[in-house]
Amino acid sequence: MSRAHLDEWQRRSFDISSGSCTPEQTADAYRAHVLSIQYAWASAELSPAGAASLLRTYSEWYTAVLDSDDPLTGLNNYAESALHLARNQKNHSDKWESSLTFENVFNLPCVQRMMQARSKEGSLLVDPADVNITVGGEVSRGDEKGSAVSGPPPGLKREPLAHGPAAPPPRAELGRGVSNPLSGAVEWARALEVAPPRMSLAQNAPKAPTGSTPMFGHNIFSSTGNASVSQSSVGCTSGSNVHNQPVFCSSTNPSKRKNFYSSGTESNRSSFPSQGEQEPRERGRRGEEGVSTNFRSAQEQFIVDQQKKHSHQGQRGSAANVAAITKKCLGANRSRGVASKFVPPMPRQEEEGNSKEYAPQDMQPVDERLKNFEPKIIELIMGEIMDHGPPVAWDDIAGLEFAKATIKEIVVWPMLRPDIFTGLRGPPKGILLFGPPGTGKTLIGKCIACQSGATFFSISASSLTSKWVGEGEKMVRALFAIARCHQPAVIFIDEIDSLLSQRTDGEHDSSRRIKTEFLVQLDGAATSAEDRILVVGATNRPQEIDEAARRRLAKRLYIPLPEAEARRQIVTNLMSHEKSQLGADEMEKVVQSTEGFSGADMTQLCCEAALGPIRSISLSDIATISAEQVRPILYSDFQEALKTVRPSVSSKDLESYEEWNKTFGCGR
Ligand SMILES: Nc1ncnc2c1ncn2[C@@H]1O[C@H](COP(=O)(O)OP(=O)(O)OP(=O)(O)O)[C@@H](O)[C@H]1O
Ligand SMILES: [Mg+2]
Repeated sequence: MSRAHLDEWQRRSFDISSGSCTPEQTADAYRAHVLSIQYAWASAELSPAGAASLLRTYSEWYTAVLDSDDPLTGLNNYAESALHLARNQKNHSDKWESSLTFENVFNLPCVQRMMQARSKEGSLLVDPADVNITVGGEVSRGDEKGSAVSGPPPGLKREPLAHGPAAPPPRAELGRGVSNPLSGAVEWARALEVAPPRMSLAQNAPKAPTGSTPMFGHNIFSSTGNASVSQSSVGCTSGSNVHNQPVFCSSTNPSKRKNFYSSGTESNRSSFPSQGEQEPRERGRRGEEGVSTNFRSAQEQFIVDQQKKHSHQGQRGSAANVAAITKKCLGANRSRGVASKFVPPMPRQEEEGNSKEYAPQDMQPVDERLKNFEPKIIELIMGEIMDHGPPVAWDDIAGLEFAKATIKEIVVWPMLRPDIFTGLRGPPKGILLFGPPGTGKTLIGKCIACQSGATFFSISASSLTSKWVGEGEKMVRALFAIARCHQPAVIFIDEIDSLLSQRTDGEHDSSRRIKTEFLVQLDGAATSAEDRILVVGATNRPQEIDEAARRRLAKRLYIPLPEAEARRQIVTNLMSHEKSQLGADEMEKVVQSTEGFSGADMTQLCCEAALGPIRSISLSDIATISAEQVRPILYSDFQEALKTVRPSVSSKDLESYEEWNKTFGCGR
C-alpha cells in the first residue's frame, strides 16, 4: 500500500483505539478502512487473498458497531440517527448541513401552523387520508401542548383518527403522505406539517435509552426493549424520510450485511468501485451495505408508487381516450386523419381487469354480432382498417380510365345511391385487380380507401394466416363479421394470390381451411342483399388464383402497363413538383422512349433524371450551393436516366397477362 494510505490507516486506527471516539466515528473509521481495502484491492495494491482477509475483519468490526444495541458503543439505535437531522447533520460521516436547525425549526411557517392547529381541538391541517405516519405502536393521547411546543415525546405514537382507517396502516410509512418526494429538511419539515394530528405525547411511553439524544429533548422512539420495532419502522422505510438515508436499512438484517462482507472477494469484486471511480455517495453507501439487497428508501418507494399510479392512470386514461376516439372514428363517416391510426373499440385484454373502472358511457358498445369473437382477434382486424397514409385522388392515377370508371361504378356510386343499385343493378361483391407489377393496383386500393367513404380494411394475407391451428379461420370469420358491422365496407387484400392460390395436394391443412373459410364468407357476402361489403383483391400472379376464388371475384379488371398518354401524365405530374425545363417535343421523346415501362418504372426514371442536376455540380460546390442555384431538370437528364432505368416487365410476362385477361378478364 502507498505511504499516504498507510499514514491515513494508522491515524484512523489510532483514533479508534484511543477510546475517545463516538460509535458513529468508530463506524465511520471502520467503513473508511473497508473502502480503503476495496480501493487498494481494485488498484491491485493488495492481493485478493489479503484483501479478502482484511475486508472480512473490518467488515465484522464495522457491523459489530452498527449492530450493537449499546448506545455507548453501538449504533443500533435509530432514534439517535434520526435525530441528527434536527441537529444539522444526518450523521458524522456526512458533511451535509441542513438549513433546518434545532433552533429555527419552530420558526418555520408550517411548524407554526401546526402548533396553532394543535391548540385548536380537532382541527386538521391536511386531509386525514393524506396523513400517514406510523412511528410507534400503541395509541395514547397525551398532553398535546407539550407535544407541540416542547417537541415530540419520548414515545411518539400514532394516533387513530375518528374517521381514519380502523386498523393502523402498516408501519414504516412516514413520508408516503408527503405529496412530493422531497429530500432532507424540506421533506422532514413537511412530515412535521402533516404529523401533528397523529402525534401525541405518550404518557406511558417507554423510557428512552440512556445516552440517546432526544429530539426536542426526547427520544421519539421506544427503548431498546422495543428496538426491533423501531428498527423496522425507521431504519428500513419510514426512517428514510426522517434521516433520509437508506444506510442503516440493511442493518435490520445484520446477517445479510455480514454475508456480503464476508463472502468471497472474487464474487464481490465487481461491486468494488474501480480505481478513480467516484461513486455517488448514496450508491457507494449502499454498495457497502449490500448492493444486491432490494431495499428502497421511502422516497424511492414513493417515486415508484407514483410512477405505477400514473402509468396505471395513464393506461386508463388512454383507454378512455381510446373509447372516446373510437366513438368518433368508427364507421364510414369517421374522419380519416392523414397520420391517425385506427384505435380498436374493445379494451385490450390486459385492461379488461380494469373494465369496471371505465366510465361505462365511454365504452363503445360491442356489437352483438361480435360477442363470440375474442377481443384480441377483433383488435387485430380493427388494426387493419386503413386510416392513414397520404390521400390518393383518382387523378393521381394516370391512365387506366376503364378500370377507374368501372371501380367508380361498382364502389362509389352504389355507396352514394344504394336505393337505385338494387336487384340486378346490385354491385358485384368481389373485384380482382390483376396485371404486371408496378402498374398501380395498390394505388387504386389506396384511392378507393380515400374516395369511397366506406370503412376500408386493408388486409395482408399474412395477417389472416396464423401458425395457430384454427386462428386463421377465426380471423377470416371475424374480418367479415366486423366488416358487416361497419358497412359499407371495402376489404382490400393485396397480393391475394398468396391467400387464394390454387389448392394443391401438398398444401398445408391450415392454409386450405383458411382459404375455404374465405370462400364461404365471400359467398355469404355475395348472396346477402343487405350486406354492403366489397372485397377487392390485387395480384400480379392471377394465374395462381384458385378457380373457386376467381369465380367469386366476379369483376376481374386488367391493370395494364401505362399507355403513352398515361406515361406522359405520370412524368408531367412528377415534374410539376420539381424545377424542370422539358419542352413539349422533349416530353414526347421521353414518352416514346419509355414504351413498355410500368408506372413504377416511370417513377423510377423521373427520380433518376431528377438527380442529373445534382450530379452536374462539382464536388467543391455541393456543400455550399443554395437550392435555388441548382439547375432545372433537362431532357439530357432523362436521356442519361434512360441509360440506367429499364422496363421491369418482360414482353413474355406481358403476353401471359394479356392471355389471362382475354380468358378471364372483364375488360373490353
Ligand atoms: N397508373 C399510375 N399512375 C401514377 N403512378 C403510378 C401508376 N402506376 C404505378 N405508379 C407508381 O408506381 C408505384 C407502384 O405502384 P403500385 O404499388 O400501385 O403497383 P402495383 O400494381 O401494386 O404493383 P405490384 O403488383 O408489384 O404490387 C406507385 O406508388 C406510383 O408511384
Ligand atoms: Mg401492389
